[in-house]
Amino acid sequence: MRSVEEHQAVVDGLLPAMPAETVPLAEAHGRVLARDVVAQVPLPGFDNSAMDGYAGRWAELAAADGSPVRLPVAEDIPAGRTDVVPLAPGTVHRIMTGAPLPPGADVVVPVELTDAGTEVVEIRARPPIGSHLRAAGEDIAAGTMALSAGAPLAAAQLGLAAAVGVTELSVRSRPRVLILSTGSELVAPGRPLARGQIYESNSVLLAAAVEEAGGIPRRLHFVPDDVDQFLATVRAELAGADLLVTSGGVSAGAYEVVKDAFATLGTVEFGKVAMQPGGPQGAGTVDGVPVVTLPGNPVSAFVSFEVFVRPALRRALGHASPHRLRAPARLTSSLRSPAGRRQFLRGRYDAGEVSQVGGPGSHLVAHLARANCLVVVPEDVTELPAGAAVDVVLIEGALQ
Ligand SMILES: Nc1nc2c(c(=O)[nH]1)N[C@H]1C(S)=C(S)[C@@H](COP(=O)(O)OP(=O)(O)OC[C@H]3O[C@@H](n4cnc5c(N)ncnc54)[C@H](O)[C@@H]3O)O[C@H]1N2
Ligand code: MOO
Repeated sequence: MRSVEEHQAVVDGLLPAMPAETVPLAEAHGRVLARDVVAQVPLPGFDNSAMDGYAGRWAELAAADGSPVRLPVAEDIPAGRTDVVPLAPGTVHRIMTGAPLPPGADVVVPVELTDAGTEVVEIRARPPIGSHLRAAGEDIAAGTMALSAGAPLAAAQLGLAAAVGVTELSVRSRPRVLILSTGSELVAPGRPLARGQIYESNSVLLAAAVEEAGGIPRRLHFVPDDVDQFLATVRAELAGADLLVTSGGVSAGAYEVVKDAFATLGTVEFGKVAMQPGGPQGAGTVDGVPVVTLPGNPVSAFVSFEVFVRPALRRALGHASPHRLRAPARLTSSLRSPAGRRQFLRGRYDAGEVSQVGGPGSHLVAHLARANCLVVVPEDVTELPAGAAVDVVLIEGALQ
């Protein structure tokens, strides 16, 4: 039996790094940066005011006895003013948030501490020297790294790229992932069910998981447990794909369509991985296209995708951190786990505590939908009391 790490390495090895492409900034959301972005301008770009108020010389803004001072307002500097007028001694400039600080000023007095005068202003209180100033380059200096290759591009990263004047970004191409569910019991949602039939759900689950991992999913119409039909679908659709993910048909039954079909096509190898759920797994290539075969139970398909496919896709996308965030947590109740298997139980994590959501059954998709983490129980642990420390894998958040 393979370990989790061994099968992860096999799946990782199937997926080469995706090539880079250049896209306009607005289309880079959710992508992974392929090349470092160096700031061409500093941020802030110039010394400026953090408040609406008056720029002045600190030493001139208080009388010896602490009473208010009155000073002429020599200039009005709204944000966007581009000429440079130094602050003459004995005067202040009215200044708005984000407007350039006049040379000579060393403090901004917020308008609330004045009488808001436009010709002459009364300064009623003096903040400490240097208050309400934003220094050029204090956020990032020109010529330094703004974003490094491997960064996922979410709102903040795109905002920074725009702030340093970038119009397009080099990102990794998104892998095209085919998804093929198998099972003669499957019926498309929206149609009536006969006894013994179920709605096909894995392809929707896996397509969403592919998208969240950064790939472009394409759901193929599911096929029954019929080797010829399965092979015809695979042969017709495989060209141009970066990965094929199948669900179902890989355990020990009499009609294991995926196992039987790939015995005649490609190099897909099947075996058991020391984990639960997700024991039966397969991986290999067909016509040079990587293939990963996931077990059909919905929770098994989800967990297998999380453990094997997601990190491989993210590594191929050049992600600096291909794995989910993990957190240490205390169990709110005791649990049991099979010996020799790493168990990934569904849980809800909050503030350092985790509660199990449903039992270990890999058909419990409603419980899966309420979970926000997987509770990882190591292979050599069979029992844990309430309060025991465990590791949880946080499964919420597409780009984390
Ligand atoms: N004798 C043994 N039986 C089983 C073993 C074993 O080792 N020996 N392993 C069990 C484990 S663990 C799993 S997981 C499943 C994996 O089986 P398959 O990958 O062959 O999947 P199926 O038999 O096709 O389906 C399992 C289960 O999931 C439902 N399913 C399948 N596809 C979908 C879909 N697209 N949407 C929704 N639900 C789906 C299916 O109806 C079954 O209930 O095998 C165990 N058995
Ligand atoms: O290992 Mo199966 O994947 O439990 O349900």
